[in-house]
Amino acid sequence: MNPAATSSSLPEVAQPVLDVRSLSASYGHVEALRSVDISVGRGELVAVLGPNGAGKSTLLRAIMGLIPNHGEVLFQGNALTRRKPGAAATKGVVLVPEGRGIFGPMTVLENLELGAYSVGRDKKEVERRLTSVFGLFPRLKERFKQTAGSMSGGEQQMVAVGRAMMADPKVLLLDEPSLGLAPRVTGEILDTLGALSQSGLPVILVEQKAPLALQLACRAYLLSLGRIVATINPREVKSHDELAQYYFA
Ligand SMILES: Nc1ncnc2c1ncn2[C@@H]1O[C@H](COP(=O)(O)OP(=O)(O)OP(=O)(O)O)[C@@H](O)[C@H]1O
Repeated sequence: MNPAATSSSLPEVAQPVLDVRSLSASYGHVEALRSVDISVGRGELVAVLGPNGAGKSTLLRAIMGLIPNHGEVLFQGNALTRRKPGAAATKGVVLVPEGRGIFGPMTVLENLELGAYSVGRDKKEVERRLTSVFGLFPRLKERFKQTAGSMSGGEQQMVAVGRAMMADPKVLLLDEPSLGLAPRVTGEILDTLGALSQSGLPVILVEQKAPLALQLACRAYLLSLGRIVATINPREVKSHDELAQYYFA
């Protein structure tokens, strides 16, 4: 880690809801994540930035316990036991994966309902959550009978975020939600994420489009070769060139 690369005046960090400590993960001999520390608190949106292959997706997968890992992930101060798949999800840590992971042949409504599987047969609660998701993304209400696979890329991303919100997340993780999307729809989705974090939901946003993420984030972590090489106060980044120095440090 380059100590000079940490912003001098980072805003006060909120009490962490999710606190990741010394998290490491490997694929065979490839050390993809090396002792990473990040945290997110109530009402915070933090960005994880970095070039291709930096380890951003690996970080999210390791937090979710989807790949073998070492280190600690604390949820509201308590270690998630043994970091097994499902441990984070059970606590309400929900991942919107890269590529969205929606079910194309199923309708928008069916995809959304899948997100609320833990609610069981409580139809009223499912309805309440649906109303809330339709409030976030009115387009999904208009198209609820349409198969998800026939929606545009941006609409499919709305389905993916909407399905995550149906789980009533306590922490939301997103892996490159803007991938392949036009700027207008990207803006719409990122604005929604900003509003969700302002309403209290802690959000960790992995994003290649650094300038967009920095507009929303209260803090940005820069990953390179599996390590955090800088923790940045987005208000202090004056130009994209300035950010590039971290990418190539
Ligand atoms: N299943 C895998 N098997 C072996 N190596 C992998 C696997 N997945 C990722 N890697 C390697 O781990 C490193 C980190 O990959 P990761 O996908 O986490 O990066 P990333 O920052 O998300 O990249 P991108 O922005 O391109 O999605 C890379 O060197 C990658 O080649």
